[in-house]
Amino acid sequence: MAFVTLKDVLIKARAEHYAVGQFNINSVQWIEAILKAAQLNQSPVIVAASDRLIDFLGGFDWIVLAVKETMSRLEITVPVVLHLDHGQSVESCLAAIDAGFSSVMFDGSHESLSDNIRLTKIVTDYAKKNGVSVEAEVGTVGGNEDGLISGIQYAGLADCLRLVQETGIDALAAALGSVHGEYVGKPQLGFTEMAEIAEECRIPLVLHGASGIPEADLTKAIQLGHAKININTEANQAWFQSLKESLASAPKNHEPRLLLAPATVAISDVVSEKIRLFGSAGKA
Ligand SMILES: O=C(CO)COP(=O)(O)O
Ligand SMILES: O=CCC(=O)O
Ligand SMILES: [Zn+2]
Repeated sequence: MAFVTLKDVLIKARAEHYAVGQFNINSVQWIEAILKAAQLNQSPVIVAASDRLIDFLGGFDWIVLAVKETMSRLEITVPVVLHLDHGQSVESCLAAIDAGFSSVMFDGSHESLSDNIRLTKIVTDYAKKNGVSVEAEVGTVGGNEDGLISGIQYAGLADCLRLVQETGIDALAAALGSVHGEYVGKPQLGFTEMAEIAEECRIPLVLHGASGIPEADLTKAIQLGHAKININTEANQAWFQSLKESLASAPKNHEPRLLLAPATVAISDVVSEKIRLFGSAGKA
């Protein structure tokens, strides 16, 4: 089955007030875990590869092949978007499109607004010719480095409007206080700005750094126009916990499959839980 685009799944999600989960892959294990959970819950799903991990994951062509092959082997029938997460350059986005990704994010959040717009537009022009969707970011999602949260920059409405109107993107990541990785303290999401940006920009919003955000805040973000929610850290934590338990319970076992198979189930369980929380179960 072919991949679908963000547009194919997010317009309906936004209209019906649910969100489609983006789940990042960190090895081939994640592909199977995510697809199984989506199929089990009859949910559309966004399988994402972060640009910074492309080489580690085996390269663009290999990722496309691996996801397609896994979909076919597991007889996956739900809609699947294959998305480049945090594309760091125009070149990476074009390479992902050429390899067969159905969606890309150009992350120009560290550029000036005018450069962000200019570079995003190069990506959207190329993507549109190839039937691929594009996400872009305004403001900066924070990061947790050695227990210190830094780098949060809230998106402003005027900048969001310009990026949307001047580039024709399909989804907007407006950074509003979320953080990649673990939170220190309670997340401070800017709900007032969120409501305004969603209303004025009229395209589906994307919430990055959703691991660790309380359920009530996620539900509110969905009600206010978030149709795509990104999860990575919580799935990795579940994988890590399972691996530690496997190592502790059989310290002499050195067979990777025996150590890692339970971790695949742990990832799947997190994905299922998020799918149900986001309201996309049964929406395939
Ligand atoms: O935003 C993300 C991927 O782009 C995921 O963020 P978390 O790792 O905080 O879940
Ligand atoms: O978590 C998402 C982003 C990344 O892994 O680079
Ligand atoms: Zn992100």
